[in-house]
Amino acid sequence: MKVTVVGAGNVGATCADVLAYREIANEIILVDIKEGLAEGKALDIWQKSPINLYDSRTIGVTNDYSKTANSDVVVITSGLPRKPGMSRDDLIETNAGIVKSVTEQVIKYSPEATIIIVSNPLDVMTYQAHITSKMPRNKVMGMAGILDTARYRAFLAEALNVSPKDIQAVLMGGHGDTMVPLPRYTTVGGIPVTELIDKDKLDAIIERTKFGGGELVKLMGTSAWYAPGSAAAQMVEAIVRDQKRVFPVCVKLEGEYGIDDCYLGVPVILGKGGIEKVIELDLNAEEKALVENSRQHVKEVMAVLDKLN
Ligand SMILES: NC(=O)c1ccc[n+]([C@@H]2O[C@H](COP(=O)([O-])OP(=O)(O)OC[C@H]3O[C@@H](n4cnc5c(N)ncnc54)[C@H](O)[C@@H]3O)[C@@H](O)[C@H]2O)c1
Ligand SMILES: O=C(O)C[C@H](O)C(=O)O
Repeated sequence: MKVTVVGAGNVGATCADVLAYREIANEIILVDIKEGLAEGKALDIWQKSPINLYDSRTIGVTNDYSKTANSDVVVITSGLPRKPGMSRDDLIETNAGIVKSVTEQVIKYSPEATIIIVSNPLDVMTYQAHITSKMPRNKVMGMAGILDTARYRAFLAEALNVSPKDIQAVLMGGHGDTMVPLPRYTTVGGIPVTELIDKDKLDAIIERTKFGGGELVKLMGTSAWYAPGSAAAQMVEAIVRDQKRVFPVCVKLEGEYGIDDCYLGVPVILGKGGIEKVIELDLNAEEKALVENSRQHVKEVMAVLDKLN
């Protein structure tokens, strides 16, 4: 399996590292526009192989997409991260141009690849890649839901003093302040979370999750990379190993949840065919209203993108 990661910055390099040490792909091509950066990080990842015991090769290139030819999966992380005081939406103008030009190059050399977008604003950058690539919706998707759900699960594990492995959860909506964690679909070792935690504490965890990205930006002056890079690698793994994993993933909705023509995070089955199925939950009125609020926000940012194209 051959996987390309575009953007050798914090998220892209972390994703390439996880793909290599977990041997998710045997050939990983890391691409960046900055001379030498991808080559250096790829060499460093390769030099770790005798220590961490893996065979996967990571090769870095500066903007040479011919080396990415016939990739099975391409992860696009290229673009600016936000700084304190910014929203993800503030990145739209610069990152739309980057995602558009990168997608054109990717598709030219790997017309059959499945594309995973990471660049922000996530839902709208997925839209950008979809319209640029003209690929079917099952092959162009965005990574955010695994990350947001992981934050929610980690906060719950800490509050309940249980293993994060035992917390299962679903989160829907856009990757922003309007995201929708779903307590009704959250369990701890099979037990509904609402039986184990007070409502006030759960509400506080939901609020912290919604602003989880911003919390890290405030601490570090730039955005997160370990969990995001690992989350993107987990999506790659589900596809290349045809695992049929159930994850929240950003996809173009075409009537599901009564929503048309909007890119939102929803639970899907991820396998060799990319998004093999969108799972429709039977949401209650309160949950539907929260998802609708998120849809409206993403639609507004999609309209900004339409003007840029
Ligand atoms: N979806 C998510 O959940 C999620 C999580 C974390 C970060 N992000 C987003 O991912 C993006 C990358 O974040 P980061 O922390 O890795 O940033 P970074 O600045 O560390 O890395 C970005 C890299 O992209 C490269 N780049 C810029 N233009 C390029 C082009 N045209 N072609 C190839 N490479 C190009 C830069 O040289 C840089 O190395 C940001 O937009 C950030 O907001 C999204
Ligand atoms: O918060 C950001 O800007 C980056 C990313 O979307 C995140 O949630 O970590």
